[in-house]
Amino acid sequence: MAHSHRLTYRRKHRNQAQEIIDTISFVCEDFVELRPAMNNNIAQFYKPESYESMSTMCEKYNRAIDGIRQLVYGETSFSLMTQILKILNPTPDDVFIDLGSGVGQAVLQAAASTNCKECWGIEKADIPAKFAKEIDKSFRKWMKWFGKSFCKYQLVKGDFLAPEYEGLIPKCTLIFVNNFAFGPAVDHQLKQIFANLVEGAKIVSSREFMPLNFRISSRNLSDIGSMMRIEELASLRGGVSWTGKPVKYYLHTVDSTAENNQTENLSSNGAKSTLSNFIDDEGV
Ligand SMILES: CC(=O)NCCCCNc1ncnc2c1ncn2[C@@H]1O[C@H](CN(CCCNC(=O)Nc2ccc(C(C)(C)C)cc2)C(C)C)[C@@H](O)[C@H]1O
Repeated sequence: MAHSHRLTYRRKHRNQAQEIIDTISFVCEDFVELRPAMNNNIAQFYKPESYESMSTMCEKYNRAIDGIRQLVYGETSFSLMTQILKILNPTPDDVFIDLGSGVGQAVLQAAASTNCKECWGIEKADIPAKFAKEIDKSFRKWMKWFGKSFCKYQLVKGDFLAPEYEGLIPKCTLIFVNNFAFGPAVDHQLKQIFANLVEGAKIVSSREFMPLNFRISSRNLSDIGSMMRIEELASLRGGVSWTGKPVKYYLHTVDSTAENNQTENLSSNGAKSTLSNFIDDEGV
């Protein structure tokens, strides 16, 4: 009895050890830079039945992975996105979109770590859009391999300012846009698109779409500042740019009551508040 028990025990562990070796072999297929660290052909060096041999192999693999991760400055975006998604806590009513999604890493992170109804990424440049197709396939393969579920998502090639996305962006309720380097022209065009967002929709950006101290005046009623609240997200721990400088992010929430509050001030104090607004706006 003991003998057969030992056999099944060894066979069970052998299978698990073999699965670890298979997984590392698959990763080495995708990441050639890992192979030298794993003595190029992993299977011949390690004995699945020996705990020491397997733990040495796992330590060597983990060290090699850490080495590669340090090279990727996108790590900051990953930890930042993790924290921001935790704050926003998406629900199955939310539709996530990354405007200018590159190879799609932020979309995949949202798809893998939230329960949004669906996640979108729009990328206009050929090369990242082409990589996005490969990464999309690889993501689906790995998620299947580890039996992980993820949101319905789509990485599309196109210009998010183009008319064909006029029906898509207004349906989104969690809009991520790393617009730091967009400039006023693109930001202005995005504000026109954001004017059609639904109540409660959120925009998270690396540059604000309205001043932090926005106050409605008779001259800026049509500005999206009149339909949104803005908060500066505390520059989050770990959220540093590759220069190491803490960086700031902005959470805009579509909130029609924001307009009423401001308008009430205008109407309740009558001319005085209009005049004081006028003075504030003119910055005199
Ligand atoms: C009129 C005019 O000037 N037109 C030209 C400008 C066209 C604008 N339309 C665009 N459409 C589609 N894709 C375009 C267009 N503009 C440029 N991109 C692409 O954005 C990609 C770069 N992306 C990042 C890709 C990875 N995704 C992220 O890093 N997402 C992300 C989002 C938010 C955050 C926080 C929460 C921190 C705010 C963090 C990360 C940003 C910087 C814009 C590049 O691959 C560009 O090709």
